[in-house]
Amino acid sequence: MRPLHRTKGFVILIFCTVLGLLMTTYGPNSIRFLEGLIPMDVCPLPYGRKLWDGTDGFLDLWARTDVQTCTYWGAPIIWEGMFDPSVFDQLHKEKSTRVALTVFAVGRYLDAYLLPFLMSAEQYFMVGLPVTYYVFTDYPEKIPSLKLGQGRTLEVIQVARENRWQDVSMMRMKTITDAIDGHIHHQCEYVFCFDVDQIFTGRFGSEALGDSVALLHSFYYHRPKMFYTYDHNPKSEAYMDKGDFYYHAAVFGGRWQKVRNLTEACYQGIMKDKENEVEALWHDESHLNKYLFLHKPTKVLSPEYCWSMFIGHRNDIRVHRLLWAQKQYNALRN
Ligand SMILES: CC(=O)N[C@H]1[C@@H](OP(=O)(O)OP(=O)(O)OC[C@H]2O[C@@H](n3ccc(=O)[nH]c3=O)[C@H](O)[C@@H]2O)O[C@H](CO)[C@H](O)[C@@H]1O
Ligand SMILES: [Mn+2]
Repeated sequence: MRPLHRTKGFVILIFCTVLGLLMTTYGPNSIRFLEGLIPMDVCPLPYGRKLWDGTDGFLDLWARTDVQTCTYWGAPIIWEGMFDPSVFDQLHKEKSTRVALTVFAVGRYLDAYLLPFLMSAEQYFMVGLPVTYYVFTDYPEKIPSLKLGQGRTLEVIQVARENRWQDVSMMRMKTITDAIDGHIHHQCEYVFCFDVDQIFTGRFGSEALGDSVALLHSFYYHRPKMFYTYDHNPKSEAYMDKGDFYYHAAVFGGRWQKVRNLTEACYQGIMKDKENEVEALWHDESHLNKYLFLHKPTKVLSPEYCWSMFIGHRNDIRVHRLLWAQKQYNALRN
C-alpha cells in the first residue's frame, strides 16, 4: 500500500498543477471558483442534536447540509435557513437587549464610507432593538446628521489621528476598550465592532448576538488551512502555527465583558510587538485570530455576514447581509 503522506503529496501536486494551468488561462477567478468546490468541515454533533444554550437552542443546525453549521467545540455557525428571525427578535425584546455598534471614520474614511454605512445600518442592523452607534472620528464636526429610528441613538467620540493607517486600524482595540469602560457597559449588554468600509444589504439581526462572536473571512472559508494568513513570525505576539478558522477583523462582537477581554488582549499584544519592533502580518486581525484561537468564540457568523462581491457567485451564500465597499487604498490611506 502507498504510504499516506505520499498519496497526500501526489494529490497536492495534481491540485497545484491544475491550479497553475487554470490560473495562467483564466486568472484568479478560476482559483476562487475551484476553492468554492472544496467542502467545509462537518458539524460533529449527532444528526438532529440541538444546542443547549437558551436562545441558540432555537437554531436548526441541520437545516443546512452544504456547509459547516457548528464548530468542533460546539459553537453554532450561523447561516441563512437555520433560524426563524421572529423567534430571536421576540426573545431579545423580552430580555430588553440593548446593542452598541462601534465604528471608526478617521481621516478620509469619513467622507468615503460613513454615511452609507450608517444609513444601511438603520435599515438592517438589529432592527427592533435599541441600538447606540459609537462613531469614533478625528473630525466630529463632519459627522453627517441622520434621522435615526425609534430607540436608536448616535454618540460621536473624538480620537487622535494616527500617522500610519496600520495604527489607525490597530489602535481601535485600545479605543474600544476605553469606550466599553467609559460608556458602553452602562448602556448596552452587547457590542459589535465594525469596519466602516462596508454596507448592510440584508438583515443583520439578533440571531447574531452571543457571548463572543467572530466572523468567518469570506476569502478563507473554503480554503485549506495551510493557506490561512496567520502571523508566522515567532517574534510577534500574534504568532500561530495552527488555528481553527481564519476570522475577519471587520466584524466581531459579543457581551461587552467578552469583547473587552478581546480588545484589551489584542491591544496588549500590539504594544508588546511595538516594544519588540515587530508588526503582525495583518495587524489587529492577526492578534484577533490569535486571541480567538486561545479563547474560542461561542458563536461564529458565516460569510453571509460580510461578503465580498469580488469572490463571485457561491451557491452556499444565500443572502448578502453586509457587503465590502469598494477599496480605495491609494486615495484614502496615509
Ligand atoms: C482584505 C484586507 O486587506 N484586510 C485587512 C485590511 O482590512 P481593510 O483593508 O478592510 O482595512 P481598512 O482600510 O478598512 O481599515 C480598517 C478600519 O479602520 C478604520 N480606518 C482605517 C484607516 C484610516 O485611515 N481611517 C479609518 O477610519 C476604518 O473603520 C476601516 O474600515 O487591513 C486590516 C487592518 O490592518 C486587517 O489587517 C485586514 O485583514
Ligand atoms: Mn475594511
